[in-house]
Amino acid sequence: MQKPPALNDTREQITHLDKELLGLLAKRRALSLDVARSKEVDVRPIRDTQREKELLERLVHQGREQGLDAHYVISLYQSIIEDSVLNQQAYLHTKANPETQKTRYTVAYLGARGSYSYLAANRYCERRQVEMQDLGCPNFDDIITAVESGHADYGFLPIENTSSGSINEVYDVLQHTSLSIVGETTIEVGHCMLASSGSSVDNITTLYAHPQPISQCSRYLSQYPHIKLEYCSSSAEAMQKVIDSGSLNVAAIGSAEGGALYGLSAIDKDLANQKINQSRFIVVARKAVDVPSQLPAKTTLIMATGHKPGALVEALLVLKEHNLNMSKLESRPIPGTPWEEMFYLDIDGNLATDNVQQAINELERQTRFIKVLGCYPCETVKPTQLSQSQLLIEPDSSKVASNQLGHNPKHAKSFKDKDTVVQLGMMQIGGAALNTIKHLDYTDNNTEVATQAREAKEAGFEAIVLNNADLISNEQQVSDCVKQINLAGLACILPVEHSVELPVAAKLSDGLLLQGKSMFDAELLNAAGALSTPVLIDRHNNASLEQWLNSADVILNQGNQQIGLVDSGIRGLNEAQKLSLDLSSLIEVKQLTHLPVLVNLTQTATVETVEQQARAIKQLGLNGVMLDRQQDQPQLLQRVLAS
Ligand SMILES: C=C(O[C@@H]1C=C(C(=O)O)C=C[C@H]1O)C(=O)O
Repeated sequence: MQKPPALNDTREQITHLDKELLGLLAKRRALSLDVARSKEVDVRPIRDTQREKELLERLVHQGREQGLDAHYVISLYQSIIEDSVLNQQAYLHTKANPETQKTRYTVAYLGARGSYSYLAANRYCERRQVEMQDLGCPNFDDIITAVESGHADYGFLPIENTSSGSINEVYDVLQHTSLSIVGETTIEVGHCMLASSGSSVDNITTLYAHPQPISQCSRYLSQYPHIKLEYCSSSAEAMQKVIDSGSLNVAAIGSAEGGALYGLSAIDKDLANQKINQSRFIVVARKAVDVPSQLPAKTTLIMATGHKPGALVEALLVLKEHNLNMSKLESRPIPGTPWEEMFYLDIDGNLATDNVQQAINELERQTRFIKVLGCYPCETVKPTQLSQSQLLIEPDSSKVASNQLGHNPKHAKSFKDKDTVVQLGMMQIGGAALNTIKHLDYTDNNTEVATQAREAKEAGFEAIVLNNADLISNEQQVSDCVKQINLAGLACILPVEHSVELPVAAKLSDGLLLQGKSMFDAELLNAAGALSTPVLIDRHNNASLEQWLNSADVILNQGNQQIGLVDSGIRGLNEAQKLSLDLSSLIEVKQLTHLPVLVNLTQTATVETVEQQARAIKQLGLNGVMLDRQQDQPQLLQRVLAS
């Protein structure tokens, strides 16, 4: 194998490339803001899912050409587009509310630096390119007070989590506040076990954490019943307690990012019960905001319905009548009035629109209490997906063709010191000698097969390709036929066109011949790659040299290294034969690959030209020929082999 380049050099190149990638992403972000400016003028919606679909479709196609799979390209671009949409929204929202255009926001949040609320607030300010002055608070009431009194511009309150559901305490403080909801933001909550460096999970006897992370990681924690749980008012307090203890036996639950602020290491990660663990925060301020019509808006309201049966249903029917979708409904007890409930509703809609206004007017008539808590831009960017047919922009061959030449492919001459020799039963393909294989049609007459096989052996052939055998419904008879061929001293090759035939063919024969379109069938190639039976890949008469070699790579990449290439000719202009010998490709392929190359002359040669074609193949240093019954004239092989 070739010596790889020095690790440091390669890493330096990757570092350089990553810097360039970041530069390009920053440029893309800036362009997306220009798009937002145009949309501001034309009053067009920020989100354009049709454009996103077209863009993804094109990128999947272009990615494939460069060997990048569709999954990778799509997930990468879904994050890029989410960032682009949220930046455009933040830009237009700030423009529509000039009082929010500041260089610094004072933000009240739960806990101290490093808590999840701190990370959410930080993300919100970064997106608006505003400096954050942080004001950590010990509880939700203090956050509300800090904003109401003007000590803070904004308050951040966690409202729900994908693992543990709604955060009731926050709903309760919202009942009595004069503040408005002006925004929302969602962050990924990656719970880690954080401890001083040098510690490990086995050492931990005490764990500090906020009740929310403890409930979100219950399954993980049940593995360690001996660990004593100490409840804290925030994740930041939990981290501080670990620092104060100076002990290697205590840990906190928090984010790796937050832990780093305290110099703590993540000694275990991904502790949450749910793989996707996200928290949504609402942002509260003294003054309500306007949401430009181009942005998706949410309106949150609270209401108490009357006591009569069906009161809530009637209220919800009002939303239905105005074609409004309710994305969330929560109920909380009303303090001092047992058994009465306050309902919290999130409606997909802008408070400035007629249908939301009319719905609220009607609800005012029906309910005992109703208050709009705020209207704000919805920050959930549902990723645009491509349909199955959009993903398959090209025939299956694209999957194979995507494995471009030039990425140190396994078929390449430079990949191995020596040429591959395929051991196909008793025959070795790929040595100095010209291998000779004969095509035979399957028959269930064993005596006939035995005779033909003996004759072929005497004429100098080493293997037989047994054509037209029905492997699926005639397995036993095909097996008997193969035995006759082997008994005559010949290897037996079975052609395969479909995945279902593969296991039987592999069991019965010495080697497989993938024919027709099967070289484009990624599923079949991958399955053949998992076998240890030798595989010969027949070049489709429309396939390029690159596609043929890429098919070989798909098999090689799965583990099966016993691969040979068979060329049966390509569609040409010569009408006398069905196919033409592609001599230039044959010369090239021998230079490119260490794999043995055989030529099937059954469709490229007539009885008159077969001897010359066979000689040319020998001259080119190719490894073998396949002939059919007509071409198998007495002494032909001997003449070719002796030449
Ligand atoms: C940038 C645009 O706005 C949004 C973001 C897109 C992107 O980042 O590629 C594409 C379509 C829109 O949803 C645009 O409309 O072109």
